[in-house]
Amino acid sequence: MPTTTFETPEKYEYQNGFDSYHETEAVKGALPIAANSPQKPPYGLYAEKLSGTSFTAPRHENKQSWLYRILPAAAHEPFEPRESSSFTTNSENKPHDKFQQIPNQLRWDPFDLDEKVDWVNSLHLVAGAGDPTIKSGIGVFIFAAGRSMDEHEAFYSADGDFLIVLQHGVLDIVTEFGNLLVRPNEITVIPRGIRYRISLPAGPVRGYVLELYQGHFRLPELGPIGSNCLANARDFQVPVAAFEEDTSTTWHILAKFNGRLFSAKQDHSPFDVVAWHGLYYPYKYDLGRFNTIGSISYDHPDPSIFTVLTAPSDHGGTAVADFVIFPPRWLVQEDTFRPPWYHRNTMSEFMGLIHGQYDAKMAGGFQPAGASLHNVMSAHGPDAATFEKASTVELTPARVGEGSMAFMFESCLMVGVTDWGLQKCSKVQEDYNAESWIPLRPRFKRPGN
Ligand SMILES: O=C(O)Cc1cc(O)ccc1O
Ligand SMILES: [Fe+2]
Repeated sequence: MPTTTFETPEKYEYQNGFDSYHETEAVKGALPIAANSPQKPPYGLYAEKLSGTSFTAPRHENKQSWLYRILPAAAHEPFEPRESSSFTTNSENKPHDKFQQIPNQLRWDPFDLDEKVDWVNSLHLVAGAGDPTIKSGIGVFIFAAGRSMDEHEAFYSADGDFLIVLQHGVLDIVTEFGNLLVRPNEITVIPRGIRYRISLPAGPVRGYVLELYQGHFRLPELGPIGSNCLANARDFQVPVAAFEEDTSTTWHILAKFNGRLFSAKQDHSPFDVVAWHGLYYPYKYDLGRFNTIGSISYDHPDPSIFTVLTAPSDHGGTAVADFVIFPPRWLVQEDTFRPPWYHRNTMSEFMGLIHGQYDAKMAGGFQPAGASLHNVMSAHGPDAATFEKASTVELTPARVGEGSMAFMFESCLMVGVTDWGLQKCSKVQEDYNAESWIPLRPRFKRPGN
């Protein structure tokens, strides 16, 4: 059974489909017929193109949208630097904020809520690899905000696509493409460049962001699984066009540009897109709709069967980032150690917990709103208590992860941790190894002894 319980309140309307060509108009007749940039677009709107790939990208990767708006995005004053101590999204701007790559397993206690800041200032770079200036790599952020963005502010990132994993609260997101309401157990992707404003209708919010500096997320290949299962394309929801007519208020457009914050003024709302069509747009997905598959015979399969979205590298089958989830499911394998095996992975694994308890660890250590990082070749697996239980338990069909949702950002890149992630957040657990694996005892018995 899908575990989704969400209804869509009236203010929000979506069209369905992943990677579908969508077209939507908030005023009938606002989309030009056939032509993209007629001499006079309907109703005196300006035509504007937003490209998410190079124009010449192969057809199967090409992502562009046409926006029909009251004023073009270009109608603004110059951007000025506007950094503040609460905007910590750059690993390079301060010497002590450089990434540190370390082989230790890391685990963080739940990150604190922060009532004082809005979405933009809530973003803390905790780990990452690569560099947005060469469109290569990823950034992993923790966010915790308690205030809506100012009424006349909009934000975009020129650095990459934001995959937002909400852990607590509700995000009301007004975008150029329409409105999105996101609740815990839902994710949303806001691609590079798209402007949005986040308000918080239900108090403080907290969660995780994976920023993808290169390419875009796709659904994983299904191979022998066939044509359905995992995240089904029709369950991705895309806003329909919605706009406001405001050409008399001062707005601030905030840009994240190479991890730094800039601000520009304009005297009209950026949310003035009356109609749009194309393949480049924000979307959301309810993780409760994921169709989870697994072994019905023996052995623990690779977690790639739980991939919701993948961002491929140039090398087939190797992801710059996979977004993987561990939903409630049945385990039925016979003669099998059912939790994850002990392993060292050439990929790095950053994990978070939205709610509940992750079945590879005993309660307490890995908590909702906390995180862990098992970097390239850092050995890990079930803690000693989980091992003891799973290697002696009677193997009847068992439901795991009830009411729970853990996730992983798995990357082919070695990720570094920022000074905020290692020190300033004060959440690193000093006793992770001591609690988890050091208590493991040899069980080896020579035959005959
Ligand atoms: O380490 C983890 O907890 C994540 C994970 C889960 C799994 O089922 C198999 C491999 C793996 O890395
Ligand atoms: Fe792992």
